[in-house]
Amino acid sequence: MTAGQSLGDLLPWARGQGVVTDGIEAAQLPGRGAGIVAKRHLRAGEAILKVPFGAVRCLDTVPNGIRDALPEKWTIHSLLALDLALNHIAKPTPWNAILPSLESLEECVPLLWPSDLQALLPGPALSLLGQQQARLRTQWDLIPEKFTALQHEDYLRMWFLINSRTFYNSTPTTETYPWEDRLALLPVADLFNHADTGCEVTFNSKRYKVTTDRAYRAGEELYISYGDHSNDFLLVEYGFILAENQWDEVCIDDAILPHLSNEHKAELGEKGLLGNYVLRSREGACRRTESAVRLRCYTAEQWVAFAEDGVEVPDAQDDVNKLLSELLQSYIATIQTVIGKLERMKIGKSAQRRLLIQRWEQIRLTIGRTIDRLQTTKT
Ligand SMILES: C[S@@+](CC[C@H](N)C(=O)[O-])C[C@H]1O[C@@H](n2cnc3c(N)ncnc32)[C@H](O)[C@@H]1O
Repeated sequence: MTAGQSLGDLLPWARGQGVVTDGIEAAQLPGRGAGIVAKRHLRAGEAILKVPFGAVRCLDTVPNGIRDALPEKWTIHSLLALDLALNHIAKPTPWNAILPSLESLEECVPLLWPSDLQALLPGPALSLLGQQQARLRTQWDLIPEKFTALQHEDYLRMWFLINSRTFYNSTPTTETYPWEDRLALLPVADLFNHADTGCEVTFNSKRYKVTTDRAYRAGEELYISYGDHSNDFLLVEYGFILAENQWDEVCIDDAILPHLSNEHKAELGEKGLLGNYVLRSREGACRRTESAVRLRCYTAEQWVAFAEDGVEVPDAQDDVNKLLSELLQSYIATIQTVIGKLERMKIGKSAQRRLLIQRWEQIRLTIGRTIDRLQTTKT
C-alpha cells in the first residue's frame, strides 16, 4: 500500500469506526504532508467531522499489560506511544501507512537533529528543546527494562507522533493527570494542519466535533489552530514554522542583555524585569524590553516611575528609539553570522539546515521591521 493509496482509503476506514465526515477529504499538500481539504463549497458553521469516543485512542484504551508494567500515573503520552509501538504500528491500516517515518521526521524535528545544529536554534527554541529532551528521558526511563524487545527509535517515533498529533482529552479518568498530559489520538482529526486561526474543535462526553469557522471553496485546505504558538514553539513541538503567524515572537535577550551593566541588571532583577525581552508580530517591543532600554535613557526616578506605573518621558522618546534601534542593528549582524555559519556547515541534513536558516531569516526580518518603525517614529 503506498501513502497515496492509503490516504484515499483513510476516510472509508475511519467511517468503519463510526467517524462521520461531511464535505471533506484527505489530500497530500506541498510542504505540509497530508491534510484536510473541502470536497465541496462549505458554509461557515458546518459540522464537517465527528469522531465518537469509540474511535479514539486514549488512556482507557491502553491495555492493562502495558499499564500494569509501569508505575501508577505513568504519563499518558508515554502509554499511548508504547501502545502504538507495541500493538498497532505493524498492522497494515490506512492510518498507520500515512504516519511520517522517522527519516522524514528527522528533516524537520529539532529533537532528532545533531547536537551541533540544535545548539544554533534561537534561544526560546533551544530552551523548549531542553524541556522536551528532559520529558522524553523521564518517559523512557523504565521502558527498556520492562519492554526489552522495544527499540528506542521505534519508541522515539511514536513519542513524537503522540506529541504532535493528539488532542486535549478531559474525562473523569484523565482529570487526575496534569492537563498537558490529557492526550488522545483521533483518527482523521489528526490530519488537520495548523494555522493561526482555523476550524473550531469541541468535544462532549460522546464525541469530538470540528466545525468550519468560515466559508471554504471546494479544494481549499481546512486548518485548525493548535494554539497561539510562536514559530519557535511550532518548530520544536511540531517540526514546522508558519510564513505568517500573528502569534510569533522573537526573543531579543542577546541584543539587550550584553549591553546592560551589572547594576542595571540588578535593578531589572529586583523588579522582575530581567530577560525574556521579545518583539511580537502584532505589538512590536514588549513592555519588559521598553523597561530595559529606558534604564539607559531615563534618570533613576524617571525609570522607577516607568517600571512601576508606565509613566513615559516624552522628551526622551527619540533617545529610547535610537538606542533600541542601534542594539537591534548590532544583533542583526550577529544573526548574519549565525546564518553564514549554517550556510557553510556540513553537519546534519540540508533540509534541517534550511529550516533553521529560514527561522533565523524570519527573526532578522521581524527585527528589521521593528528598526524601520523605530526610525520612522520621530517625536
Ligand atoms: C496533526 S499532524 C497534521 C497532519 C500531517 N500533515 C500529516 O501528514 O500527517 C501535525 C503535523 O503536520 C505538519 N504540519 C501541521 N501544520 C503545518 C503547517 N501549517 N505547515 C507545515 N507543516 C504542518 C507538521 O509536521 C506537524 O507535526
